[in-house]
Amino acid sequence: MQALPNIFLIGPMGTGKSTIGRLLAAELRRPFHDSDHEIEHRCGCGIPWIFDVEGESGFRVREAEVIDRLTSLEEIVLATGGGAVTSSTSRQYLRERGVVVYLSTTLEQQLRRTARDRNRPLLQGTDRRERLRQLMAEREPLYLSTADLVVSTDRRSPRAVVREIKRRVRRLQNPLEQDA
Ligand SMILES: Nc1ncnc2c1ncn2[C@@H]1O[C@H](COP(=O)(O)OP(=O)(O)OP(=O)(O)O)[C@@H](O)[C@H]1O
Ligand SMILES: O=C(O)C1=C[C@@H](O)[C@@H](O)[C@H](O)C1
Ligand SMILES: [Mg+2]
Repeated sequence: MQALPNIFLIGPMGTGKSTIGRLLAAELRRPFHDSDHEIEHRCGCGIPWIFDVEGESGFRVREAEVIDRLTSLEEIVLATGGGAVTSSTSRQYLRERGVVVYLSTTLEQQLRRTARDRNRPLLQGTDRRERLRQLMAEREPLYLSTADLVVSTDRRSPRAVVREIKRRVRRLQNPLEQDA
């Protein structure tokens, strides 16, 4: 069977990119990377600190550098941050260097899954529902135009989502292959 290419997960906050990415990488026995964690690791500080001190634009510069570096690796699973697709260069690298999977979910699930979070500055001190809706309106065209596959994570366990990603990436690689 052909080796699977890089798999890059994109999608909005709370859709499960980090959770599903880690599980998918473990099942495929591949290195897992998370651009948000890599940004924090390189900086030695948290995402809220970067937003406070450098603003969102400073964070985006760091994020684009990290996406370039991580997408240059091979045979990895990468979970990106929710806003990674706002950079046209990052979109290009994601598309050229692997299979891009857009993990989608409903606004209600996003609200539930980000409810207790303090690490997502764009959702602090604001009407989260309205903010998530607005971000989605701006970014959904970017998710859709960057993705090779769209996979829903709504009302499904992370394991079920991982199974579907594996099956559909294999099918994309070899359209004639039968499902097991
Ligand atoms: N399929 C799922 N079903 C139920 N809960 C889930 C599912 N996937 C993720 N979660 C939960 O939702 C929360 C957010 O998930 P996660 O951090 O993986 O999202 P993310 O897409 O990486 O968000 P961000 O863009 O902010 O990094 C976590 O508490 C996680 O346990
Ligand atoms: O949607 C966004 O813009 C963000 C999502 C998170 O993953 C982090 O990258 C950060 O909080 C910004
Ligand atoms: Mg994440």
